[in-house]
Amino acid sequence: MQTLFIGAGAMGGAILSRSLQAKKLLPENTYVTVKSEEHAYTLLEDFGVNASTQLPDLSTITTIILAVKPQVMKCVLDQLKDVPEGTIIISLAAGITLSTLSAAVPQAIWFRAMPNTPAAVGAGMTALTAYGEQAKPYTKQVVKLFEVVGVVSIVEESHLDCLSALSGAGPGYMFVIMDALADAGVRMGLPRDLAIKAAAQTMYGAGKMAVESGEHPAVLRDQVTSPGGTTIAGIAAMEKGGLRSALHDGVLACLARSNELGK
Ligand SMILES: NC(=O)C1=CN([C@@H]2O[C@H](COP(=O)(O)OP(=O)(O)OC[C@H]3O[C@@H](n4cnc5c(N)ncnc54)[C@H](O)[C@@H]3O)[C@@H](O)[C@H]2O)C=CC1
Ligand SMILES: O=C(O)[C@@H]1CCC=N1
Repeated sequence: MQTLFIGAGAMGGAILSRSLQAKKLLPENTYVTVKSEEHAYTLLEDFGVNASTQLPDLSTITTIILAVKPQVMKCVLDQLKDVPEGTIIISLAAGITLSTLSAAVPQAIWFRAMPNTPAAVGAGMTALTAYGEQAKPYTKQVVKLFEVVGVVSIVEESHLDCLSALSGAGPGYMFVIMDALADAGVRMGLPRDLAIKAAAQTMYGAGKMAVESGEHPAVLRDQVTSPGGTTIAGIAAMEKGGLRSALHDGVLACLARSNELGK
C-alpha cells in the first residue's frame, strides 16, 4: 500500500506522525506533498518519508489523504483528475461534500473523515463517511487507518458536518476553556504554570472519567456537587453568565461556517 498525504499541517501532520510512530505506515511507502520546500525537507529529515512540493507519480499511489484547507481544495482536486480508477481518497476538509468531491474525481473511491488534533497523542475522535456502495467494501481499511490516532465512528454525512462543529473544532473550545480556568486561577493568586497544570489535568481527568465510565455527564457532575456546597455556587454563576448557551451558539456558528466553506 502506497499512501500519499497532500498537506501535513496541524491535522495531516498529526495523523502522519502518529501512524509512522505506530509503524502502521512505513516511511518508504509514504509520500507527502506540502507547500514549502523547507517543510518537505523537515519531513524527510524527521520521518524519512518521500516528501516534496510536487505530487509523486499518482499511478503508484493506492490511498490519498487530502489534508489541505477547504480554500485550496479546488486547485488540489484539479491535479488529481487523472488518478487511476479505484484510488481511495479521504478528504479531511470541513464542509466540502462527498458529491462535490466525487464530481471532481469520479473514478476515485471517496471518503470524508473529520478527525481532531488530539490524534497527535492517539486520543483523537474521527467521524467517517463512505461515498456510496462502491466505497463500502473499503470502509474497514480506512477505519483501521484512523484507529491508529484514536476512536472512529462511521456516520452519515450530515452528522459528519455536525461533528466537525462538535469534535473537529472541539479541541479549540476546550483550550479556550482551559485558558480561561487558568486565568481564573491566576486571578486568585496562583502561579501561571500551576494554574495551567491544574486546569489541563482536570479537563483530562474529567474526559477520561466520562469515556471510561460511560456515565451521563450530569451524573458525574452530581458527584462533585454537594447540596448547598461550593461547586453548585460556581456552576450557578457560570450558568448565569451564559456558559451553556454560549457553547450552543458557538457550535452552531461553527456548523454554519462549515456549510459556507462547502459552497
Ligand atoms: N486543524 C484541525 O483541527 C482540523 C482540520 N481539519 C481539516 O483538515 C484540513 C487541513 O487543516 P489543517 O491541518 O488545520 O491546515 P494547516 O494549514 O495546518 O495545513 C495545511 C497543509 O496543506 C499544505 N498545502 C497548502 N497548499 C497546498 C497545495 N496546494 N498542495 C499541497 N499541499 C498544500 C500546507 O503545506 C500544510 O501542510 C482542512 O481541510 C481542515 O478543514 C479537520 C479536522 C480538524
Ligand atoms: O477550523 C477549521 O477549519 C478546522 C475544521 C475542523 C477543525 N478545524
